[in-house]
Amino acid sequence: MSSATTFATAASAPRASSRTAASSRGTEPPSVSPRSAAAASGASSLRGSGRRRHRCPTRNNLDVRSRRMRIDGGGARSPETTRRLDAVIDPGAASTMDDDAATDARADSRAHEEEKVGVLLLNLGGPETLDDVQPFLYNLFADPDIIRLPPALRFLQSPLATILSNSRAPKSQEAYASIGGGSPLRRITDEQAAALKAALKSKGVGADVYVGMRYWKPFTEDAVDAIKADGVTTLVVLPLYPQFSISTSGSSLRLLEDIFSEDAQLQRDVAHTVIPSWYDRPGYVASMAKLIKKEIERPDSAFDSPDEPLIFFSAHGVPVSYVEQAGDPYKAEMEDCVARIVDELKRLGVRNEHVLAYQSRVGPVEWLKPYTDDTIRELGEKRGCKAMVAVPISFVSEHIETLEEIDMEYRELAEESGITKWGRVPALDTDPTFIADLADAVVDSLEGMKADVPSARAKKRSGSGVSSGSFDEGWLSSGDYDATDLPPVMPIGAGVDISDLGSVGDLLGVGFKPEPWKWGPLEFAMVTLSILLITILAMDPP
Ligand SMILES: C=CC1=C(C)c2cc3[nH]c(cc4nc(cc5[nH]c(cc1n2)c(C)c5CCC(=O)O)C(CCC(=O)O)=C4C)c(C)c3C=C
Ligand SMILES: [Fe+2]
Repeated sequence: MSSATTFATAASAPRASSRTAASSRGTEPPSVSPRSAAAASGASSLRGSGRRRHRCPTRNNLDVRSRRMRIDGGGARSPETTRRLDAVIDPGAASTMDDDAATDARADSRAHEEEKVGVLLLNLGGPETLDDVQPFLYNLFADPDIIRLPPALRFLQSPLATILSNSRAPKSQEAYASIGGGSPLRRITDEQAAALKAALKSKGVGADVYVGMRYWKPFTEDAVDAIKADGVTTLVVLPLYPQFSISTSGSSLRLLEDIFSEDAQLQRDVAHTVIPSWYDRPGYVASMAKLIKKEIERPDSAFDSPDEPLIFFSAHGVPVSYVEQAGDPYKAEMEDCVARIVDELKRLGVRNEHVLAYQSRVGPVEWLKPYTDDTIRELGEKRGCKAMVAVPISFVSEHIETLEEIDMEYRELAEESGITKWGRVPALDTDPTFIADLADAVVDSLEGMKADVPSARAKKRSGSGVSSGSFDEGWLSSGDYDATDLPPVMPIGAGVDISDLGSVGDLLGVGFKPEPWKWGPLEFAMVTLSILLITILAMDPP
């Protein structure tokens, strides 16, 4: 799947200011404009294309601020040093950056340097201590891709985030306390980064691997600063979510797009490509199937025989409106992903029954169904299921929702429902087959950039299913593409260039589509809150 164009090593001019993160910590209320279908068409044309530079869309500054409003909970190290040290996996590379003179000298000589490859792993981030929990939750709820307010109420994003984070913090802290007082996500993601770096090296690709988290340290902005400071010329952006959702990869890519759109140096010096989702990679599918088989065949498992347990795929949910109104491909990708793993299991001789359900819902709106808790109850109480192996499917690392929600809450619920034989497949973490596959994905992507693929295989969702088709850039960039009809499922290796996107939401053909007003509990709360705020603001000081 490629056709040729040239791959010029990114030329480097002397670097401009390499620090942008501090300026991103605004506190302005968010305001996010709807994107046009025409912009969406331009964005979609990126699928399958390789590097596109110097073509950055004009951005709405308020959009940018709203997505980059966050708090970092303080910390002992200076922000500059923290950003560098937090984001760079290669400790050697990090320490050399602390000398500004050396950094500038390196920048000056960079024009003559070879290509320098970087891989940016995007993830959600998690609180490392119990004190981090509330500010982490604030950052999460302040994200318009997580709490999607109607346009008229977007000015309430920040106050609402404050209210929601404060009210959820105690429950959340309790959960984090039960798994040792913090999220292991950063440690595991750093380990994955180090393993990926080594795997790439063994494939002949020298690359630094950076970690950029959306809601906690090391923040995405910090990783980008380190990427600039290191003089990376070619960047592969790899969200650590196998399936695409507006709320996860979409949010991180949107933020990254904003960072690029504000930064001429990045646009000029860093050629980049995105791997939006990769659930259908044979290596990932095979490593998931292998882990499941291993768990049910474990000699000390709770099961009488490997073919006894029901295989219970539990994915993180998203609100139904993401899929049905905004066109999030998450559900379709999840279903396709499970089907592929089940096929692979059959190939390995595993024919157990399976089910897919969605966990971790938050708030009063309807989320993807069936819900994990309801399904466990139904299976145990009404269907006589006695043995179950839980498979966390939307995560590649252990974290709060595997260690607390699945291992504690759902296990207990299963027992109460009569499912007495329980097992849980571990998250992939640094599984060698998985890491090797990620490395292959990066290599494929770099090759795609070299080839500067003008058209590529793409999968287009039609109705409820996912079908394959092909397209060419001309058609997609023609401007008459209907944003409502194409939330594309992205094949890996089809590079997507952030700088070409009207928005990453436009990459999906989704994101900020105007939505019909619906009166629900959230809207009611928002309007009440607005009236309250307006009343308070209108009151004369005593
Ligand atoms: C595919 C993965 C994820 C999707 C989709 C997702 C959507 C989503 N999440 C929330 C709310 C919360 N998520 C929280 C933690 C959390 N979420 C994911 C992954 C997905 N989220 C991960 C990996 C983590 C854990 C990080 C860690 O600390 O280990 C939390 C905080 C924990 C808690 O209080 O329960 C919240 C809240 C929404 C609203 C949403 C979609 C709109
Ligand atoms: Fe979540």
